[in-house]
Amino acid sequence: MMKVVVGTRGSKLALTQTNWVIDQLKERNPQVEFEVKIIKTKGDLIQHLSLDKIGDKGLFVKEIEQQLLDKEIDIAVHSMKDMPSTLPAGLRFAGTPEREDPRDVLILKEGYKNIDDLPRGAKIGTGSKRRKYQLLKYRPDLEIVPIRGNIDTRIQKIKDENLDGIVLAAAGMIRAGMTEQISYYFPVDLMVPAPAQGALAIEIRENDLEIESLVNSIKDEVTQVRVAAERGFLIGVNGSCHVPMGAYCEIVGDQLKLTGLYGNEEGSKLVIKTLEGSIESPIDLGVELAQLVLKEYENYEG
Ligand SMILES: NCc1[nH]cc(CCC(=O)O)c1CC(=O)O
Repeated sequence: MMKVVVGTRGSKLALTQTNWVIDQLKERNPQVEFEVKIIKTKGDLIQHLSLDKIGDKGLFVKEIEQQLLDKEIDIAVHSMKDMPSTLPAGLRFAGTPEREDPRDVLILKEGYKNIDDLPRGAKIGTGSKRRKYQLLKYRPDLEIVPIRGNIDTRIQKIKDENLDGIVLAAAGMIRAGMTEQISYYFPVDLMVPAPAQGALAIEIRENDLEIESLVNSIKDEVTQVRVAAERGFLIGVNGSCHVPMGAYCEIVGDQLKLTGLYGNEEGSKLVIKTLEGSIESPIDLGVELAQLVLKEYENYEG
């Protein structure tokens, strides 16, 4: 019998996501046995530093990828939105399973219901420039307070730092069984999500055909295409996590409709553009939209 070792970070969200993937795989491959291996990453050890100081997204995945290369694990499960645009030599993504809700949400202090009933100057916690500058575009009066940490830590900060609310991804809350704590779902045109938000990344060894076909048994074609377009935009703008950046793709009829957001660190420039294109070439559409957005960014006059 085949035995597959699945590597993951140890956070509650990472474990929930990994167990979800294993359940999906088991359903279609009942003969396969799975084992979970928890791996501590540099990113986990320096949670107290702000993301701006850490910079590199790769800090959360490097140790896990090394274990894949060393054959200590066979599959790594990550949030796709945390993955850098290129993978180390020898590794690749297998098929992407069905995406969870891609939207951003507000978790609000007792008594508030949505973005519009927050009082003037309300304090909202987020460490993401994408979230910060889109919030301020809609509600310039809000005070944005930088926070980070895992989901539970951030929710605790509403009380500890006397915030009126925080912004999180719907997907993490839903997967962690905390849906009822969500106060408000941002429409995607008010808050363009991060590229691939709500989607999982299943990373494998490039030449591991057996594992590839196992994982592809849970691949979702629609998610695959949408995520490819959104990550095409990420590759095209070549942005760091110091600048606001987002991308969201929908399928409309037989076309892709991709929206991209890109701005500067200070938030004084924020470009949002939408482009439609063929479902056959999602990455090209992402790269093409990135070129258009960057051109507008260069000529930006506020
Ligand atoms: N950056 C941390 C992170 N990475 C993935 C998720 C949630 C799941 C997802 O977005 O797919 C979160 C938390 C958040 O942004 O609220």
